[in-house]
Amino acid sequence: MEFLNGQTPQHDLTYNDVFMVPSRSSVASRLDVDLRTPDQVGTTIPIVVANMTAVAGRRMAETVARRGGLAILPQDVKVEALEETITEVKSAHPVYETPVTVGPEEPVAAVLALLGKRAHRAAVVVEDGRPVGLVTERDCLEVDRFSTVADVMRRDLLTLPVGIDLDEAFDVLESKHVGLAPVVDDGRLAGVLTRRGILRSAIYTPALDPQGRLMVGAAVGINGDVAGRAERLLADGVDVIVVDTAHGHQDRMLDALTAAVRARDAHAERSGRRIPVTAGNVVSAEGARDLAAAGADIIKVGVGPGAMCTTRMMTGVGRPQFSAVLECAAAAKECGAHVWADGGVKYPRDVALGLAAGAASIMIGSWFAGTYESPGDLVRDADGRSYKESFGMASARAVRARTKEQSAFARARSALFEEGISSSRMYLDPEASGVEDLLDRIVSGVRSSFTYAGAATVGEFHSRAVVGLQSAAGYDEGRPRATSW
Ligand SMILES: NC(=O)C1=CN([C@@H]2O[C@H](COP(=O)(O)OP(=O)(O)OC[C@H]3O[C@@H](n4cnc5c(N)ncnc54)[C@H](OP(=O)(O)O)[C@@H]3O)[C@@H](O)[C@H]2O)C=CC1
Ligand SMILES: Nc1nc2c(ncn2[C@@H]2O[C@H](COP(=O)(O)O)[C@@H](O)[C@H]2O)c(=O)[nH]1
Ligand SMILES: [K+]
Repeated sequence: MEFLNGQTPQHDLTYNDVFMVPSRSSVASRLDVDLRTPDQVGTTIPIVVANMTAVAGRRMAETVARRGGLAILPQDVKVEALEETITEVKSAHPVYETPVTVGPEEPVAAVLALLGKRAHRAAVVVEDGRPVGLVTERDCLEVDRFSTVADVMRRDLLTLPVGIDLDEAFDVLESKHVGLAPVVDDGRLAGVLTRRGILRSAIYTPALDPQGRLMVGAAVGINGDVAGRAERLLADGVDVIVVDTAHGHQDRMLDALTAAVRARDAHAERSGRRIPVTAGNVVSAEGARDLAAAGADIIKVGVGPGAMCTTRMMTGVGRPQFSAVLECAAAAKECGAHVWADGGVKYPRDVALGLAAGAASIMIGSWFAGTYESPGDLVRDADGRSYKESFGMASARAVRARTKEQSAFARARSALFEEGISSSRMYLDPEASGVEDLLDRIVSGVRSSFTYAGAATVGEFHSRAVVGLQSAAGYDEGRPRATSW
């Protein structure tokens, strides 16, 4: 990356402080852009879902991996629960979506609660593993709440055979005017295909492990038995280990990272596969170098930009994210390591700018909390708008959950150091309520950024991006106006 006209910034920069200018390009089409990440993880789009309890769970992990990204499961979850999630993600189909399933005798009220769990907003009615009907929200309206699924379900079910050619499946759905159909394998439910999902499968390449299963990562903290937890997660088949703490440039982190790297190396010797280790968070070149020297393949960068994060207000510590990523990415590169830009992403432009600053992938938390796939329940406010509740991983709420097994005194002491919001509402965008809708926007924006820069790959974008500095008025000029001035 270079600054426009050789400018040298006089202060640190946020994503809002910068813009990119187009350069002469020989990349003829946005579809010629390859968004595979250079960090050796194997992701085909540069998006990582942040390890936040309100964001990264099973549904988020499988949905994002199916489109080429990766979710990191949070460290606050019991290892047994994490293992269950990893198994579920690994057994999910790389192309067919996982359906919501209900039994015919279940009450309609129960179905309504489940429909918000998946963007396709339908439940397949299953009896002995075989699909026998379909229920959508419309079927559940204006029926008394004691009605059962069998009373309202549609029985004229269109099914598709497993292995059907996706173009053909699209044509079948189109000709029958249906958006979704269960896929059956010898009569048993194998997944669902939607018209949108089929189109997406033509554009995205799933992030798969060497056994062809969807990828998923998991985080470990810096306290407790780091090596033991890392070993279990590696044995379960995680594709990335993230050693994560607020202040990543501390001795305890370096010890934890060393333990995780040792566990990884032992696993590599046994399995023949070297799993990348990510560590953070830092915002200085020195921090990045120390983590790389301790064995991190990827450095997680960002202190304070997160939407749930109060660190800068509480401590005055942090660093505007664009400059933090720029400096850490340059230092990491010298050490043969990579960077993930973590936090503060609200628009596709921020993803593009994080990549321009040198990141291999961009980590997103809160923006994805407001989607069907995040773990929380869908709630409606007084105006009928749908939202999910989110909270920070250093909030009193998260600290209470994380320290559940400690003494009352230790818990009370930990609670003194709150650096995150305990409750926030992340509204679903009615035009983009599923995480895949957000991925579509991000990926189309970023593909376009690349062609403006004349870059066909992330590596080329790193070297070709030309970035200028702008005032608040410059940023404001770029915003669309839904109504007049
Ligand atoms: N990116 C960001 O800006 C931030 C992210 N977070 C996220 O919140 C989650 C919880 O992280 P964390 O609070 O580190 O909890 P952890 O459970 O990972 O523990 C942090 C450990 O580091 C010690 N420590 C020393 N200095 C600090 C410091 N300034 N801030 C925090 N801990 C410190 C703590 O000791 P002791 O408690 O005795 O001081 C404790 O042993 C993580 O997912 C993290 O990424 C949290 C804050 C900022
Ligand atoms: N200081 C805090 N930072 C937090 C907390 N919870 C999460 N985070 C960080 O934010 C990013 C995600 O950023 P977002 O803008 O996409 O939401 C996450 O990866 C953490 O690094 C918190 O409680 N305090
Ligand atoms: K913030």
